[in-house]
Amino acid sequence: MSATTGRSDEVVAGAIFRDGRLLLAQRVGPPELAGLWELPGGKAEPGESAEAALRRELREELGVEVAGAQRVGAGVPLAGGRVLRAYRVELVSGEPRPLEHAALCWVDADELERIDLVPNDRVWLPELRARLRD
Ligand SMILES: Nc1nc2c([nH]c(=O)n2[C@H]2C[C@H](O)[C@@H](COP(=O)(O)OP(=O)(O)OP(=O)(O)O)O2)c(=O)[nH]1
Repeated sequence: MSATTGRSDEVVAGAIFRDGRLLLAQRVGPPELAGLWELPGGKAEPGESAEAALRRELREELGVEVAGAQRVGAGVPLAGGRVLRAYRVELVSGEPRPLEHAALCWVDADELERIDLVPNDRVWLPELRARLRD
């Protein structure tokens, strides 16, 4: 993607909070990430906003409708030139189901500390923890 379209080279990851818990999803692959937990999401398409990418990815992966996109923490450069960014999103409708993940879970602040996160996602721990302890 060219520099003029900027933020389309993005992997968006959605943080959904409910009742003092954060939704995590367990990856099925690639082998080095299989079994680890992440914020559900995926690659934005060229020209797609982060909010639209989150709506599309979370519909595909969880079968839910979400709205909003409020940045959480720092961006993480990925191999291949993309940047991984986390966004808080609001659950509008539907109950999340693991349509493309091995499993889903809702964690509180203590469980978030102990769960095996995808290594890149650890950078967001302080902000995620703070939100869970609000
Ligand atoms: N979705 C997601 N991807 C993450 C997180 N942390 C992290 O390092 N990644 C990496 C793993 C992958 O290299 C990349 C996104 O991959 P993905 O498999 O979710 O993307 P996608 O849904 O668009 O999948 P595909 O079409 O390429 O199969 O970002 C995270 O919290 N959520």
